[in-house]
Amino acid sequence: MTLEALRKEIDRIDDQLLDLYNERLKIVEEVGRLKNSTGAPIYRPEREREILERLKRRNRERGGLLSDEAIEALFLELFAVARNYELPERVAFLGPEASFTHQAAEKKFGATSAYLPIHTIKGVFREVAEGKAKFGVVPIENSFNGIVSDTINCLSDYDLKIVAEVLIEIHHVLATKAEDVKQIKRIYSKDIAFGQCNQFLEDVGLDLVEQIPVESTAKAAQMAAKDPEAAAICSEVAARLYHLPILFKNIEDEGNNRTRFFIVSDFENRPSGRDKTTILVRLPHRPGALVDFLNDFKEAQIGLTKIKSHIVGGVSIFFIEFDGHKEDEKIRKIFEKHEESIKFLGSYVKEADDV
Ligand SMILES: C=C(O[C@@H]1C=C(C(=O)O)C=C[C@H]1O)C(=O)O
Repeated sequence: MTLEALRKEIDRIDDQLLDLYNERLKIVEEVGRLKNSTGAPIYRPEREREILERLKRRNRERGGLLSDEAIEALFLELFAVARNYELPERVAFLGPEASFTHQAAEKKFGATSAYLPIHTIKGVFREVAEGKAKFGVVPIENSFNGIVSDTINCLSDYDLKIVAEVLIEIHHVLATKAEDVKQIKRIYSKDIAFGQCNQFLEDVGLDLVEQIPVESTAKAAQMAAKDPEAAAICSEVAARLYHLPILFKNIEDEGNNRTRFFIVSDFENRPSGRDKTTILVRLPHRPGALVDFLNDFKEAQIGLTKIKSHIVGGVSIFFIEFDGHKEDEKIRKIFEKHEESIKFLGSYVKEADDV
C-alpha cells in the first residue's frame, strides 16, 4: 500500500474512534445524571481499575499489539475526560458566597448546583469563556446605582451570550448575636448599604454606633457572627449562612431597590415567543446616525425597552434592548442592514421591563 492509502486507512479508523468516543460519552452522561441525582461520587477508581484489568486481559488473550502501559495511558485519559463530563454544570457568580449575585444564581439554578464564587466580573466571564463553568452570573444594573460598567465592558470584549435575566429585590436585615439593640457597639456592612439604611439606624437609636465598612455584606455577617457586641447590615441569606439571628428585616429607607442580573453562557437560545434582545451598537460619527438607526426600529414597530450610552476603550457605544428574538423576520432585517455596527449579545426570555 502507498503512504497515501495507508493514511486514508488511518483516517477511516480515526473517524470510527471518534464516533465511538462520542457514543461512550453519551452513556457517561447518563451515568453522571444518575450520580448527580443521588449525590454519589463522580470518581470511582475501583471501577476504572476493573476496566483496565479487564482490557489488558482481553488484549493479551487476543494477542493485541498494545502494551499494558499503552492501555493504561490511553484509557486513563479517557476516564479523565469522562469524569470532567460528568461534573454538574458549574455556575460562576460574582462572589463572595451569600452575595446578592449568589441569590440571583440560586433563583435560576436552585440550591444544589455547583457554584463557584469569583471575585471580579471579568473573572466570571473568563471562567465561562475557558469552559471551567457553563454559566456565569453578573449584575447589569441597579435601580439606585445604574448600569454596571464592568459587565458592559466584558460583554463587549468576550464572545459569550446572555441566555437569561434575573431580577432581585434588594432587602437588608439587621442581624446580630446581641440580645438587645442596646448591646450593639459596632455595625459591619458595605459602605453603600449604611447609606441606604440611615433612617432606620436613627429610628432604633443606632445612628451613633461605630460603622465599620467591609468589602461585602456577606463579609459583614461573617464578622458580626464572631462578635456578640456587633451587628451586620446584610442580606437574609448572608445572615443565614453565618447563623446570625435576624433582629429586623427590610431596614432600607427606600423600597424598590432592585438589581437586574445576566446569566451568560456559550450558546444562543431558541425563540420562546416572549423574548427580549440585547445589543451593543457602535455608530459612525455623523449627524443623525442614532436617529436613523432608531428609526428603523420605529418603522419595524419594534418596542425599545432600553437605550444607554456607554464608553468602552474611549469609544462611545450604545447599549440597546428591545422586544423580540434575533430570528424574528423584522429583527433579522435590521441586523442585516446594520451588520457592521451591531454586536449581538443575546436573545432571552423577558423577565422584567426595567429595574
Ligand atoms: C462513568 C463512570 O464514572 C467515572 C468514569 C469512568 C469511565 O469513564 O469509565 C469510570 C469510573 C468513574 O471514575 C462510572 O462510574 O461508571
